[in-house]
Amino acid sequence: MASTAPVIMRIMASSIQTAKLAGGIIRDVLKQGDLGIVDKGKNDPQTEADRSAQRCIIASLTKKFPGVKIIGEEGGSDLNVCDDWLVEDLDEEFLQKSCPAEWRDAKPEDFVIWVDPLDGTAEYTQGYVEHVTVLIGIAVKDAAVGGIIHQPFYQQPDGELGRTIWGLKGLGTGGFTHSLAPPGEFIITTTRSHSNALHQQALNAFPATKILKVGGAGFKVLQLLEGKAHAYVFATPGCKKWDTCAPEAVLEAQGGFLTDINGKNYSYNADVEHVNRQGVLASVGENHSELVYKIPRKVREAVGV
Ligand SMILES: Nc1ncnc2c1ncn2[C@@H]1O[C@H](COP(=O)(O)O)[C@@H](O)[C@H]1OP(=O)(O)O
Ligand SMILES: [Mg+2]
Ligand SMILES: [Mg+2]
Ligand SMILES: [Mg+2]
Repeated sequence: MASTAPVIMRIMASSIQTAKLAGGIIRDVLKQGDLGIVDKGKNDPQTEADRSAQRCIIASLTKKFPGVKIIGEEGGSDLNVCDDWLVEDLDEEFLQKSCPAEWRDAKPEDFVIWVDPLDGTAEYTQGYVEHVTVLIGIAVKDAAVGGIIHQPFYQQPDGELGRTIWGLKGLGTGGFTHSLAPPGEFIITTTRSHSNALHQQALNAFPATKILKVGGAGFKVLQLLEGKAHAYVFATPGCKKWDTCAPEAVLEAQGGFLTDINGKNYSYNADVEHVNRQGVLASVGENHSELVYKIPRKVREAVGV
């Protein structure tokens, strides 16, 4: 099965296992205590967990899929890793599923894998570990098609740490229970560490009954999927393609939308600009275009249409 399944199914099944191992590395770095924080820019920390998790993910996926382009947040990594960090196995349960017809013939050169080894780094360094996710996004040509969102610090009912959510357009999602957000309310989830005046202007334009401020693009999209919020608003540049590729694919596989603040999906081919200049707007589905028109024109003009 493993060797005959379509490439996209093998990439997804391998990414599920790889994200779990990366999650273990992230927990280990925290346990050992020295985070090795480096500032990449304003409000843009990197830790030993970001660096090590990226090495594990990119080394494992490069070895398994040598013809596939992989782009990671932390730049060029040393792929010479110990055997313990090389993930060989595929998630067998996922591999049993049938591949949607539209992706069956996609070839290695059609893919770009966008890796955010640790989303929510600021929150990780501040102890908000439940906001942290590992994101592996799978694009085919321009589109975000598949995604893995792994939560290293999610506590399972049996006490075990870690949960892995996946989504593939045309197939569906797994690893969590989908819920609808409460009707009659309008709950927005948004940044807690990258706000500015422009973003605040957009937030003020929504009739929100509650605003949740949490870290990470992955965690905010999980809040939409689990019915904790109706919309995710981030009306300024700051997020990059590795922040949104996996969340977009998972959310859209569940019937939602993740676009820029003009309602347009980003492109995820290997040549795109990494920054998502036009911000992020995500919702569970029914009224996405109405949300787009709530954002003031001057905010839209400031980020560029
Ligand atoms: N100004 C910024 N500089 C660097 N990364 C940003 C910025 N804004 C957002 N991000 C990335 O997008 C994620 C979601 O943003 P926020 O938590 O503010 O809503 C952040 O966790 C961070 O990813 P990462 O933690 O992987 O560096
Ligand atoms: Mg970062
Ligand atoms: Mg990120
Ligand atoms: Mg990151």
